Amino acid sequence: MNEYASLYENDPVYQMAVKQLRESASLLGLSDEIVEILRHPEKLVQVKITIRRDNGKLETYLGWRSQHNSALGPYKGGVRYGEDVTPGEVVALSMWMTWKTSLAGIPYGGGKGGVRVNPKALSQRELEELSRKFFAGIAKDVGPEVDIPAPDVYTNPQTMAWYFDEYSKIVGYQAWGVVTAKPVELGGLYARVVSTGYGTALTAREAAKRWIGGLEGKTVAVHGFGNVGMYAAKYLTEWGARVVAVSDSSGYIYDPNGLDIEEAIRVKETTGKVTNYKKGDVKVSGNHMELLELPVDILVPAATQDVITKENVNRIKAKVIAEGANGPTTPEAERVLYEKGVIIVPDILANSGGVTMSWIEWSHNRMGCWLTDEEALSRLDKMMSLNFNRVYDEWRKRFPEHPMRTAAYAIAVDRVVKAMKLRGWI
Ligand SMILES: NC(=O)C1=CN([C@@H]2O[C@H](COP(=O)(O)OP(=O)(O)OC[C@H]3O[C@@H](n4cnc5c(N)ncnc54)[C@H](OP(=O)(O)O)[C@@H]3O)[C@@H](O)[C@H]2O)C=CC1
Ligand SMILES: O=C(O)CCC(=O)C(=O)O
Repeated sequence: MNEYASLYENDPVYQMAVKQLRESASLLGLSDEIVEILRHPEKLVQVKITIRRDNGKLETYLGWRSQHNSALGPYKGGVRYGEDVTPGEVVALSMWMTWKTSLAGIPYGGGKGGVRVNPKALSQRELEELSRKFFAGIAKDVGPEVDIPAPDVYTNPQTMAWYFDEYSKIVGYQAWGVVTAKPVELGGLYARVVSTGYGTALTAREAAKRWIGGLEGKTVAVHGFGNVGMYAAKYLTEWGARVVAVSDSSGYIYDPNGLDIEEAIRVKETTGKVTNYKKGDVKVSGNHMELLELPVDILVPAATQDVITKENVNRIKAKVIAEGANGPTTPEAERVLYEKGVIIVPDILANSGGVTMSWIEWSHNRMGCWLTDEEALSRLDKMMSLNFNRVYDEWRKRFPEHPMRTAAYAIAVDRVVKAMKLRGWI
């Protein structure tokens, strides 16, 4: 195990995931032996991807698919592209997927993929070649009943269309269920596009009701303005909050009177940078990290992991944090925020709208289409509202001395361990 684990176990993001697991295991009374099993993925696949660049040169990239746990069903989770992606990060994200699908009560295990590449440096043709070759590389290890990838950072429905097509060619049939968040024309649901941000907004709304007297008129800052951040900002605005700041990798925009979110989306989609927004009394800064420290009621980290840390935690002013991103808050920072009375809706709950809608899409594909987008979103709304209440009540009843994440982990880890026992794995 040691030699294999050396690929990921020194990675700080992986170590953070293990720390969260250990903390919940000790409260649940799980033995070290079980933690040792749970902290490793069942399988980690590494693939070499060589593509021909538009300039005629060959270039090679590395990609990974981590299959963390399948006790509750086929592995499920996105694939991210990024120049800093590491196997440790991918394994950590796959472990978080195991807890997320378990908590959501959907019949999946946890998986995640990543390719170490700067997608912004590739042309569309190069991206297609990279995506098809990555998927061909992992094709033997995925499948509609085995492992079902989806988008994550810097991948999208077009990437899923390439994956779906490549896999269908390899297996010789139309494998609709091999990926989710496909374009609508290829069996996807529009509701999947908005679902993660919708779910994050929903949990922020529910937390605001219990913690700060509701959403109406409350100020919000959203870190990251991609798939998750954009729709979280849109729904929070529709539901009565005032989104005053949003960011992307180019920096952030801030208007204490409130941003025009439709205009911010238009600017991001047409120019690629939200910092090109010009309306009202807007302040523009090139440092997106400063957004986290603005005087707002609600903060939605929706970019990447490890952004709320012991370095900046004492400058965070929000009273409600809904984690749209995976792993944005380190355990040390979370403890400080808890002591200050901040409620953090943990990632495995706050951003579970995406994978829950993926399950709806996957079932929809297998049954030959049965839901409208409205029905799908209303189903998601019911599932997430119930889940939020269950975690919140469990937290207040059993773990008031700990952050809310503890209650989410208690439910999620317990269900996985029970399934492993029932299957006779442990
Ligand atoms: N998509 C989904 O369904 C789900 C996503 N998540 C999580 O949500 C987060 C965002 O994912 P998603 O919206 O899909 O990704 P996108 O690629 O759509 O958007 C990411 C956003 O974050 C910004 N960003 C990326 N990297 C950094 C960085 N290192 N520092 C600051 N900003 C950065 C991007 O800026 P720019 O646009 O300028 O590049 C962009 O605005 C991730 O943590 C992901 O794992 C969780 C559940 C489901
Ligand atoms: O919809 C999916 O399967 C992917 C979701 C995902 O990657 C995540 O929740 O982090």
